[in-house]
Amino acid sequence: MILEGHHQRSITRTQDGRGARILDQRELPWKVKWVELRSAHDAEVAIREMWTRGAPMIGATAAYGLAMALAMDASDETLDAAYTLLLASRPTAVNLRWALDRMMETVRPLPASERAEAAFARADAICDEDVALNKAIGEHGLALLRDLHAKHPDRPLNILTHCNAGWLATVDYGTATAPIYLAHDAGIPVHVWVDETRPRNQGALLTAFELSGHGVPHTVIVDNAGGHLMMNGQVDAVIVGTDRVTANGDVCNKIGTYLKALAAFDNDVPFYVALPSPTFDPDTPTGRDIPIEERHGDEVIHVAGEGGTIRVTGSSAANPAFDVTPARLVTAYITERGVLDRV
Ligand SMILES: CSC[C@H]1O[C@H](OP(=O)(O)O)[C@H](O)[C@@H]1O
Repeated sequence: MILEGHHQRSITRTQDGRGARILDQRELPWKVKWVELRSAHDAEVAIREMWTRGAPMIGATAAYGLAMALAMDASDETLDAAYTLLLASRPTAVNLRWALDRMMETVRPLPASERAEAAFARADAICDEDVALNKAIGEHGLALLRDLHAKHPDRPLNILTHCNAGWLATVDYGTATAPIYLAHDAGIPVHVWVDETRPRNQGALLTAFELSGHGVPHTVIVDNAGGHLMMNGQVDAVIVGTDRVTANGDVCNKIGTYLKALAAFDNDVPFYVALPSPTFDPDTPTGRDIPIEERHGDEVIHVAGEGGTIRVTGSSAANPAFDVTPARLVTAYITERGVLDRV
């Protein structure tokens, strides 16, 4: 059950403490379906098939997946096999490796008898940290939105966002949506243009669901409408999430983000990227070095709707799931440390 009007934790331990409970986001907004993961294999499938998605959520799910593997068998062989399996589930969000590496730091030095409990505790801590980081992003972003609204106090602040970087993509609050939730709760009138975000429609299906639940005014638009709205002065700022920011500040995010950044740059609309520090990858020099996930073309030629999917063409399709926005197009990064010109 979703607590109407509230963001909430999108991953928790199961009641017996030996599994993880997530929402099957493929069913949203039509059905609120919580599912229990019981193994590293379950977690890998849930990540790869996007039952759950979003960079921090991918990391959190993998962390519990490693703990579940150790609950069954805490040997080095199982530990290494689970790490390899989970790391290969999706290539682009750096949070996956970040979370798995921190799990390994915790459990590798321990005797087998202590590993499972320590692993679940570290996975819990990764989730708690994500919530705190995102709330801090929200607070810094709130100050930014308050300043932006002061420029047009006579009307709502119009924010455009792409994909879903909300509480469904994180453990809670979201990254790009955290400032929006806090601004709304603080009484600042905001309106959100929600890119539907083809082909998986994370915006139309998930961000719209979140904003509706929180009572935030919003309008779903086709991905190609953003530039038109910006050119007509209908967008005060763009805020997006990210799956990886490289050492030079390049931003990898859902496919289509780069085009939004180009339109924002051309229309002098500030373009903000919200990220917690685990999404920053100093070991990858530039955006050209990021592995871009190529998902199956069937996701493009089928459209998911209430009651199933329909096929829109018999032709084959290409389906790069992410693109890279050069740092030069980013106005600022909204982080838990503040709004920064560079991360
Ligand atoms: C806060 S991370 C959200 C980020 O993840 C999404 O990708 P996907 O839905 O494929 O996991 C998208 O890039 C969002 O901006």
